[in-house]
Amino acid sequence: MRHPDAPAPGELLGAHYGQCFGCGGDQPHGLHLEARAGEGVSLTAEFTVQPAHQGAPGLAHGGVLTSALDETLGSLNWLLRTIAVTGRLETDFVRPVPVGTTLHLEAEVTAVAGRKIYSTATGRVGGPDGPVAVRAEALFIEVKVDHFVDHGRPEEIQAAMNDPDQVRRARAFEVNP
Ligand SMILES: CCCCCCCCCC(=O)SCCNC(=O)CCNC(=O)[C@H](O)C(C)(C)COP(=O)(O)OP(=O)(O)OC[C@H]1O[C@@H](n2cnc3c(N)ncnc32)[C@H](O)[C@@H]1OP(=O)(O)O
Repeated sequence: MRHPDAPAPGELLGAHYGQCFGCGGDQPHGLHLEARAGEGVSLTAEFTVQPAHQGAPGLAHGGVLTSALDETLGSLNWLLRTIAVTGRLETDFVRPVPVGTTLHLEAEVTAVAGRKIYSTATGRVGGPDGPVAVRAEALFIEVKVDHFVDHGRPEEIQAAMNDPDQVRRARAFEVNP
């Protein structure tokens, strides 16, 4: 399943798109999640909860935690070199996550069946071996790049396609450059 050109274990994946809420460096209130390739089709990621991510006072919003899981799981597609979007994502919230906490995430693909990619992720607090705070099961569905071109707002699609950097242009849509 792991693509031969997938980044080596330990390598940072980097942002796939600067404006991505999950990983982009150009989103001031984004998660700035950093993912690192693991063995097989797995990876680890870190995200530190900022004041802009609160739901209840001093605690991370559940939807933001789900976003961190979604981004981590979505990053697995880069190891498969498959373009896919989230079809289904089920989250268990096991412990509250205070602002300032670094969430240590890990994710892996568990099965691929046709266009369907099944994956699972956990987020731990207090360190990579700390207690589980959130976990998720996901189903991603493989799509053609037309999915983004047909449905994305034209100004962002045009800007991403006109990016002079070929690798950035390809990664915005997670296409193999
Ligand atoms: C650029 C790269 C992105 C980087 C990653 C960033 C991380 C963040 C990832 C995201 O958040 S992506 C954004 C959130 N997701 C979306 O906006 C997707 C919106 N949904 C769709 O566009 C369509 O519903 C979708 C492409 C997912 C499926 O439509 P299709 O018409 O292509 O699929 P189809 O109905 O043919 O179903 C294909 C198979 O998947 C199954 N399936 C589809 N959606 C499902 C679902 N929700 N639950 C369970 N199964 C589902 C479906 O039953 C079927 O199974 P079988 O092959 O066994 O028949």
